[in-house]
Amino acid sequence: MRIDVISLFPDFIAQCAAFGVTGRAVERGLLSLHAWNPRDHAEGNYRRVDDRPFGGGPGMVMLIDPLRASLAAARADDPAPARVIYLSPQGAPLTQAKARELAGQERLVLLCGRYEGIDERFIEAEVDEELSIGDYVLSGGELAAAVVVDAVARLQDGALNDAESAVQDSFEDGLLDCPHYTRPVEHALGAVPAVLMSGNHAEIARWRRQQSLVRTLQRRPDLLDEAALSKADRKLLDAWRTRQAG
Ligand SMILES: Cc1cccc(C(=O)NCC2(NC(=O)c3cccc4nocc34)CCCC2)c1
Repeated sequence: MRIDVISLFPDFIAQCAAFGVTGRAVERGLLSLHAWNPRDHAEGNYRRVDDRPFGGGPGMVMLIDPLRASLAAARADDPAPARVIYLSPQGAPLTQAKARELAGQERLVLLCGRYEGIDERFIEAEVDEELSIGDYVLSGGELAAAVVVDAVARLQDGALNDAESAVQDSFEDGLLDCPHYTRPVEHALGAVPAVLMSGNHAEIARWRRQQSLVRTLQRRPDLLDEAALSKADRKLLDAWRTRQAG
């Protein structure tokens, strides 16, 4: 998979992708990352990449032409078709389902805004979809691009070892993760739940699933509505509710 990132801070993304699972995916050739800086494609001796907004108001808007030239350079570098994604607060929420969809693409171009955003005409002409990582104010789209890179990198075949894929699997059915414990068994902060020390793997699996279900019910009931629960799952939730009511 190839990802081109168009950003005024290309090192930012390169650094984010240089560590851990993402860095290893690049090393293994599962993912290639290319950064394009609109400033390198800006005309004139001031190499402007932004300008004042028509209609007045504060802030600046990213100019069309440096963005257009950056996208053209990316396409000239590799003719493979690409999905052009603008990371934007106006975008559709990034979900695991969307990450899985993107991970299956041959190539993505991730466009990062700065200032107040980019000229709407570029979005209408060149952007296939807008994606948001959440409803809060950021200084730029680069952190959002780094989130997309991480989420799709770990979904590439061969990117994860068994331990790492455990985390991936835990969310695959759309539930929150169960609590985790490690040494020591006894600690000033408390003991490890006895079931985890029992060696009864069926019971441990039940307990972990029940914990995921209950935590999802308590903290993110919206996820629970979306999750495909089995009959066994509903029994685990009912058993917990009964114990709570008792
Ligand atoms: C709720 C809200 C309303 C209005 C503006 C902003 C805001 O933060 N505007 C600033 C910019 N924000 C983002 O790029 C950005 C922000 C958040 C999530 C994102 N997911 O992808 C890109 C994202 C847009 C141009 C430069 C940075 C946020």
